[in-house]
Amino acid sequence: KGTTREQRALKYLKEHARQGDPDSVLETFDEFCRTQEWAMNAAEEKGDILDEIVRELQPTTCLELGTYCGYSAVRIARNLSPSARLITIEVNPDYAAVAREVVKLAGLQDKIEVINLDSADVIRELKTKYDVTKLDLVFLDHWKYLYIRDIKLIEEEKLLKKGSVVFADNVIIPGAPGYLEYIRGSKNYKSTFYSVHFEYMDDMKDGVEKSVYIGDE
Ligand SMILES: O=c1[nH]cnc2c(O)cc(-c3ccc(F)cc3)c(Cl)c12
Ligand SMILES: [Mg+2]
Repeated sequence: KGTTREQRALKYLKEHARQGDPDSVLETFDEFCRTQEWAMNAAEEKGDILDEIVRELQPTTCLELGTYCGYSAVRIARNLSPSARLITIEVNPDYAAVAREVVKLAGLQDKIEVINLDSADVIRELKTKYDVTKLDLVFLDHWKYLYIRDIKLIEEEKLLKKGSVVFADNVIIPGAPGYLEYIRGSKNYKSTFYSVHFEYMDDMKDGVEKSVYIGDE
């Protein structure tokens, strides 16, 4: 076919979504994944929980690890206050390129910064190079073996404050070995598990974990 699934999804969005309308972009992406080709977006059920977290927390500075095509970046940013922003990190250059187009299509390029680098390298430079003081919301949605590495790095960099929320996708499928016991065993977090359907699969169960930072600043 010459094109990738992600490029076909972008083409569909450009042809069917309303430019500058994040809701339309998300609805159209969900429609594409249900009618044309499955893709690993956070999707409706996980997205609803993410919406709830953002609306309640009203975060100023958000970090997403694992942009993919930008579905959850758009989902987060559409609910952010005018001065709030989202930094989203995607190590795969093809995914990052598609995500930048999806963000533009949604009209959210002023709120979302897509960085095509390794998450650990960016986390180490958030304070010095990306002008970040503290992170109000972290969304872990990249690769299961990196959740624990990166949350420890975020703690080391003292990027969390009391009330910061760490939200993790896929804690059941594909699972995040080590992460759940780490975060649930830590006195610095209060964690809640949500049993949800795996994206676009009404007969498969996944899980997401919401952890509120209560530790030392
Ligand atoms: O790698 C992932 N990063 C972030 N989110 C992901 C997700 O939501 C789902 C999956 C996945 C699981 C099972 C399967 F059969 C195909 C894909 C992956 Cl592999 C990721
Ligand atoms: Mg995921």
